[in-house]
Amino acid sequence: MKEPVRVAVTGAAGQIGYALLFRIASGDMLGPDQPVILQLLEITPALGALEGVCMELNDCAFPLLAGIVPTDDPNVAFKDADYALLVGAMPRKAGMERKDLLEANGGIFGPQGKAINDHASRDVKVLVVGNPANTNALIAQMNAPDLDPKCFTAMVRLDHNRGMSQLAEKTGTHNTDVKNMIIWGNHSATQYPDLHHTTVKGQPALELVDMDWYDNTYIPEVQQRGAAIIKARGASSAASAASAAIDHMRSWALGTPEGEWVSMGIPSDGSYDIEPGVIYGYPCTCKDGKYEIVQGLEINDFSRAKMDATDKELREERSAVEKLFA
Ligand SMILES: NC(=O)C1=CN([C@@H]2O[C@H](COP(=O)(O)OP(=O)(O)OC[C@H]3O[C@@H](n4cnc5c(N)ncnc54)[C@H](O)[C@@H]3O)[C@@H](O)[C@H]2O)C=CC1
Ligand SMILES: O=C([O-])CC(=O)C(=O)O
Repeated sequence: MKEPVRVAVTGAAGQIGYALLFRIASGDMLGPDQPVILQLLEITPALGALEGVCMELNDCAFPLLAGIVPTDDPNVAFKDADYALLVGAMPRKAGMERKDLLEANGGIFGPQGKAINDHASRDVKVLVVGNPANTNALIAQMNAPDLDPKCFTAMVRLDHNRGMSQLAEKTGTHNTDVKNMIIWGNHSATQYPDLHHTTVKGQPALELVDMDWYDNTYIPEVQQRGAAIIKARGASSAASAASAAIDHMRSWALGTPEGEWVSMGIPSDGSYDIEPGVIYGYPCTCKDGKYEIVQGLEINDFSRAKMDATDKELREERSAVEKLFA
C-alpha cells in the first residue's frame, strides 16, 4: 500500500461536496491503491452539517480513507495538501451568468490562494470548481507567488464530458467512441467546444454531422447546458460536476491514454495566440503528474474567431478582479 496523500476539499458540506467526497474516498480519483486523508474546509456556520458528512464518510468504512480533518481554517485545510479541490462558493441562480458571481465569490479565492502558498505541498495540484472557475483560479494563483502557476487549474472537464456525450447521442455511438474533443477558453457561455480534431470511432466528427447542426445546435447546447440543468433541477449541476472533478484530477495525477487528450483550464503560456496568464481551456495530455498543452493543431478562421471571443471575456474578467491580486 502507498503512503496516504492529503486531499483538501472546500465547500465540503455543499451539494458538489456531497457527491465528491465519497468518490475520492473510494479510490475513483487517485486509484485503488492510494489511501487518502481528507482535509475538509467549510465556513463556520456549516461545521455542523460538515460533521454529519464526516460521520457518513466514517460509516462507509472505506479501506482507502486514512483520516478526516474537518475545519473552518484554511491554514489547517491546506496544510501539506497534495491535492486541493476548491469547490466552496455560491452557485448561480436562473437568469445569471457565471461571471455575475465574481463579486460574491472572488473574495474567497485570494485568502485561499495565500493559505495554499503558505502551507500546501510545493507541487500541490489545485482544481478550482467554484464559479466563475477560470477567474477564481487566476485569483488564487496570483495570491500564491511562491508556487509554480501551473499548480493552478480550473474545471472545463464538465463541458468536455457534455460535449462528448452530446456528440455520441447525435451520431448513435457511445461516448467512449468519441476522442479528442476540445473546450477552449472560459467555463462560460463563450466557451468554444471544438470538434475539428475530434474523432468518432476513428472517423473525423465533422464528416458525420453537418455544419449547421454543429454551429447552431451543438455549440450553443454545450455552452448553455449548465443553465438547462438549473432550469430543470432548480439547482445547479452537482453530481456531474463532482464526476468531472474526479476525471480532471485523475487524468492529471494518473495520466491520459497514448494519443488522447482532455480539456483543462490552465494558465496560458501564449500558446495558440491566447493572452498569457489567463486561465484558459486547452487540450492537454498528462504524464507523470504533469500536463502539457497539445501543440500544432490547425486553427481555421471559424475556430479563431471563437477562441478569441472567449479569450476577450477572460481578459475582461481579469481586469475586473485585479484588485484581488496580491
Ligand atoms: N466549474 C464547473 O464546471 C462547475 C462549477 N460549479 C460551482 O461550484 C460551486 C459550488 O456549487 P454547490 O456545491 O452546488 O454549492 P452549495 O451552495 O451547495 O455548496 C457550496 C458550499 O461552499 C461553502 N462555502 C462558501 N464559502 C466558503 C469558503 N470561503 N470556504 C469554504 N467553504 C465555503 C458553503 O458553506 C457551502 O456548503 C458554485 O460556485 C457552482 O457555481 C457548479 C457546477 C459545475
Ligand atoms: O451552470 C452553473 O452555474 C453550474 C455550472 O458551472 C455548470 O453546470 O456548468
